[in-house]
Amino acid sequence: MSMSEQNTTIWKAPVATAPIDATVTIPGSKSLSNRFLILAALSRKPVRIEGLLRSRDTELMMGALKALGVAFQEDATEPTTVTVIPPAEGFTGNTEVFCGLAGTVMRFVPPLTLFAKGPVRFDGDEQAYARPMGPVLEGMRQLGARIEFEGEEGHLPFTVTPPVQLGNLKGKPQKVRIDSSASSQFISGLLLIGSRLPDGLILEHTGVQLPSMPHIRMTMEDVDAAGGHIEMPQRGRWIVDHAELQMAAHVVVEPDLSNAAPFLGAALIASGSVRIPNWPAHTTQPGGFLPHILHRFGASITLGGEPFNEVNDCECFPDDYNGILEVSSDGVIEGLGECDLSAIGEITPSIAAIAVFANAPSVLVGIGHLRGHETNRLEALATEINRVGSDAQEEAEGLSIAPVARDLMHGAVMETYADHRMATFAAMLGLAIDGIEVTNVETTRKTIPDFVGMWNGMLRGK
Ligand SMILES: O=C(O)C1=C[C@@H](OP(=O)(O)O)[C@@H](O)[C@H](O)C1
Ligand SMILES: C=C(OP(=O)(O)O)C(=O)O
Repeated sequence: MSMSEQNTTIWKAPVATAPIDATVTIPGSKSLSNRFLILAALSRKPVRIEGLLRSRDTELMMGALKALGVAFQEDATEPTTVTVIPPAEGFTGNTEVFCGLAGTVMRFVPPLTLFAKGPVRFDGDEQAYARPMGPVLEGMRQLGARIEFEGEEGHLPFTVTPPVQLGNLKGKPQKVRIDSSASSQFISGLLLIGSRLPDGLILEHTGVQLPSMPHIRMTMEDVDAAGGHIEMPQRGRWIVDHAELQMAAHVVVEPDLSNAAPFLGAALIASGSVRIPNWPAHTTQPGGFLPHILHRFGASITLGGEPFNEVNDCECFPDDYNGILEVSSDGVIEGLGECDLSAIGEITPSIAAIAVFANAPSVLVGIGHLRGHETNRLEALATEINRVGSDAQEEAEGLSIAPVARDLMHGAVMETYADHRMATFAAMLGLAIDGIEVTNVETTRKTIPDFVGMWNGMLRGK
């Protein structure tokens, strides 16, 4: 039984009865927040993070780091401003970490325990036991750690015993080879700690596919900004120099652009305009590709009042530019045809929701690894799309969606599988299909503190 089946709450998704005209402020990025928390924990001096996401995944990260001896000071009036105080004496051992269902916690925190003073046990939601963990733990094993699994090999729960001696005493970087086809987070987790290894790290990916490259580039950029140096001389090979990391004393988190996707998609499904403030013209977030995808669907896009430049990826804006992104649509949605989403897999549920209302087929490819996300997202999306009378088929490496007239689709109680993005996906369908009810909409708290409030606010035209 999935967690969402145990939870019987039902939310009636509101139908959009008029074109939308709304400005929506999006909370901080999950991926940047959790990287900043890790890199601050690896620094020597305190780091003040502004715009930190406060949601289940970041609370789990803060809980995990607390267990390892990191302290946090929350601003008295602004909970999204938090000062991280790294442990003066290194990471604590003989402790436990709870990962919930957060990929960034279960893949980024275990590598920190290479430097812990004793064994650390990791556990999570029962649903998290299905998520792949093997390659990052294999990387740690190659660095000298011992891993004991309580259940299935390569899965939570497990205990890490750190190596007695880190480094190979020959003054050469440690070499690690893993297959990261199932998740980019295995690579990111090891890149985040590579600088602290006595001689640095050479990391090689042995598989054929490598999903979510923007997230790996995000890791490289964030480590570099903290005083480290990572090079990728070729795709699938990274050289991390040894360095003492220190983040800037004060950093600001960008809004979560992937979480902007359901709101921007609403402008297409219901017609109208949605504006997102503080949209960075240059970003390592995969959501940076959203304007291009929404343009392909037929939307008009402006950034800071200027037509969004499709060709040169916004080179017309200075590096630190952020302004209002506006997405407008007359409600006519083009099919995407074949569209490779391997780089931006986490946005697939929102893209699929828009594709349901398109006038031609969309074939979303390069996303086989979504079977190891919060739930098997390819199966879940196909099931839920077909449940409302539309037409989707799960493919070996993706999902195809064929057009069905809006009046042939019908209301239903939609399952969300304890997956925040399946809940926002169901809300998107509910804008244009009468009678959609969503189970366990609270699961959106994984990365959005108040999704229902924001959704209703958007429909009120705030
Ligand atoms: O590094 C990150 O912050 C993430 C990487 C991606 O993981 P996968 O490569 O497993 O898809 C993404 O889907 C996830 O939401 C966040
Ligand atoms: C895949 C996702 O999350 P996680 O960080 O738990 O892997 C996601 O948010 O879409």
